[in-house]
Amino acid sequence: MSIESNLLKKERQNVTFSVEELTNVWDGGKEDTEIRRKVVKVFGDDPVLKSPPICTMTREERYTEATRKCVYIFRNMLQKNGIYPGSKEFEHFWNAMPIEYTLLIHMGAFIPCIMSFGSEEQVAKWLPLSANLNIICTYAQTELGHGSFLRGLETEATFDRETQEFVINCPKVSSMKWWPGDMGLNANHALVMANLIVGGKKYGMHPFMVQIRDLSTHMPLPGVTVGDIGSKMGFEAIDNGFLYMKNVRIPRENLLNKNSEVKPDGTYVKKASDRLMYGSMVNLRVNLPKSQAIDVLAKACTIAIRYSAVRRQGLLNPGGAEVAVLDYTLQQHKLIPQLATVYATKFAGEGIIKKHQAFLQNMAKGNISDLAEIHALSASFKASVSEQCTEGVEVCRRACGGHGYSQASGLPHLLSKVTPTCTYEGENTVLYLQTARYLVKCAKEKAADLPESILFLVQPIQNARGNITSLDNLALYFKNRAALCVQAASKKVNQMSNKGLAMHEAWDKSSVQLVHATKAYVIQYIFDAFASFVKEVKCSKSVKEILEDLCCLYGLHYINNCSGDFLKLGILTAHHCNIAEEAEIALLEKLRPNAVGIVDAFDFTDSSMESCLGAYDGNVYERLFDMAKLSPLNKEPVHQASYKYLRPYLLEGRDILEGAKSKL
Ligand SMILES: CCCCCCCCCCCCCCCC(=O)SCCNC(=O)CCNC(=O)[C@H](O)C(C)(C)COP(=O)(O)OP(=O)(O)OC[C@H]1O[C@@H](n2cnc3c(N)ncnc32)[C@H](O)[C@@H]1OP(=O)(O)O
Ligand SMILES: Cc1cc2nc3c(=O)[nH]c(=O)nc-3n(C[C@H](O)[C@H](O)[C@H](O)COP(=O)(O)OP(=O)(O)OC[C@H]3O[C@@H](n4cnc5c(N)ncnc54)[C@H](O)[C@@H]3O)c2cc1C
Repeated sequence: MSIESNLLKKERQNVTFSVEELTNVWDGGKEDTEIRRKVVKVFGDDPVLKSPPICTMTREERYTEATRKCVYIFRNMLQKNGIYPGSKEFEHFWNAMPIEYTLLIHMGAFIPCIMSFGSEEQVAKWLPLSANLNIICTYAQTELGHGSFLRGLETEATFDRETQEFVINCPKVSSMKWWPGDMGLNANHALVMANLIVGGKKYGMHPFMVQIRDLSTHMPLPGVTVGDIGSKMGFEAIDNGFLYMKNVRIPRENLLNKNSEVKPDGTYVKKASDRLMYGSMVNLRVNLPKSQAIDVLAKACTIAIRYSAVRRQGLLNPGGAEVAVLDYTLQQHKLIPQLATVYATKFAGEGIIKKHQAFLQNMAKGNISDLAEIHALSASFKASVSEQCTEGVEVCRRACGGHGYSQASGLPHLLSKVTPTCTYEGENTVLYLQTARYLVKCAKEKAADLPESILFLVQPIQNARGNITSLDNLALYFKNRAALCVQAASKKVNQMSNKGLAMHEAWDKSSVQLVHATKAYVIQYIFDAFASFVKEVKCSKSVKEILEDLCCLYGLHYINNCSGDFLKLGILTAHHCNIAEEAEIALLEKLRPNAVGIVDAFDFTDSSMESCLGAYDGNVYERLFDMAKLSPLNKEPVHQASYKYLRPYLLEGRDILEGAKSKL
């Protein structure tokens, strides 16, 4: 056993709680852990899912491998193993997916969309075809020229009454669809968001099913120009695409018509609120943070903490032995708060998923009264979590020094996976501003008209009592801060407007404060949800203590990072801030011996991380060397390029050196 493996073994011997029990809490119960492990095992044992490490493959190989595996998973493997949508097994299936996958938009965005936009007959037609991969469909909303401002989308669907068809056109280069996943190479259909035009009148954005490739040859259909947009910062296996449509005709029935319809005579019938057109985005904003951001940060923490426990560099005591870098207070200050973020966002996110499910049940009965609240909550939650996790993964990557820059660490891949979560499904600033709109409105309402989650905005500010670092008091500081920030931002909008600025100008001039206030609102939500979870969870004292410490650390770390805000608003004094700073450092020291145990409790398999630094056995140096040997550049002892271009000068060098030798 290597020295490094031994070090991790010792770390595990010192853990003061049951790792298995924390895993159960993380998964949502013992039974869930068993189900997840079963699913992970099925995937892990399947030889069809084996492929070379992604850092040794070209983009084309990565796309090909990911598509091969995903077709197998979705077409054969899930059915063979009884993993169906809606089952517990399916909930854990993201955890078991290969490190790179395609068909994500088809399965994760298109299928939920067809269910929310399609009539019963349309769902009956398109759902089985897509579930069986008989068609592959992308979600084509964003255009080259517009992504955020959806009223600016330019693609048109004009009703031709004579032929009972819609004619789809992208009038300009800027109107072509750009970015949708699975669109460049795999999709033969696209759910196109286009402006509906009937009899010359524009009705705004509507969803249309458009066939883009021939079903037998897979060639683009007439009028369709489609392809891959090229290499990106990450997601290299996915064929994000462009789609340029000129006079593409589709039958009238291909307008997804659960919410609105065009009758054969051209009559436009609106059946539900326009807002439901945005429902698919709410659905993804609620559901994607866990698999695309929180789990990604959890993996980065696993890698960085295991590595920091075996990486020895420098001395803490003069003349003593070299220490693991995790023993430095500053390394703990970088990494342990990231663990707290993982826990806080995961448990707060579960609350939002439940709220959303309740909303969907009400919606099925025709009640959409909670739409504004769930939109505001999901938009700011997605924005905040994606931001926190992206920052966290980068902190973990840098905390691994030089090796964190190597693809072999697995960290660059995680960073490139998490960073676009700040952009897709709504650019974060745009989402914060959506929530700000809701908060400013709520701040003017009477308490009786507000949902519980937002009541604190209009209630009197309460004073903290007793231990200033108790979870109750921390929750209170966050609430007070959010309420005061929203009031300040609303006041600024009013002041600007009273000065004679038009509302949109007043809004823009106040947008820095508005986004700040929204961030304060969502952090109070996350902290409150995590603190409530910690209070209520049934578990042993030792596991509870870990969770309480993580919760307290999450709050303190945040407060210490923006203490100016708490001081400015009069919520904390300088004395309180000093106590908070010392309390955070004390918590880091307390959590340090359990850090490896806490990341072990995430229970990630080595293959799900593909990291030489984060493997369970801690054998980092052998793994790094083995991975380097697999580099395609090392295939031959002499690389053609270096030989070809350097050879003349090397030969000159040889002659000079040999001449010098003969003169000696
Ligand atoms: C199933 C399991 C999955 C598991 C996990 C899968 C993983 C799967 C990984 C995915 C991997 C990559 C997936 C990328 C996929 C894309 O990126 S698809 C493209 C996504 N694009 C976007 O999100 C566009 C973002 N832009 C927006 O949302 C814009 O802010 C808006 C809302 C459209 C424009 O704002 P605006 O001009 O103010 O809007 P307007 O049309 O005037 O409407 C405003 C009113 O509607 C309301 N409203 C706006 N949006 C909404 C909404 N969403 N809901 C309700 N009301 C709304 C406003 O609150 C406002 O209400 P009032 O204040 O008037 O009462
Ligand atoms: C990996 C990836 C996958 C994607 N997958 C899909 C997909 O499957 N389907 C799909 O349709 N799209 C997809 N997209 C597109 C994505 O949804 C858009 O990129 C996103 O909505 C942001 O829009 P944008 O690119 O137009 O940014 P822009 O809106 O142009 O943003 C540029 C800057 O302008 C700022 N800005 C914009 N509006 C405002 C405002 N009102 N106030 C203040 N600042 C503002 C933004 O904050 C940002 O800083 C994907 C994108 C990525 C990166």
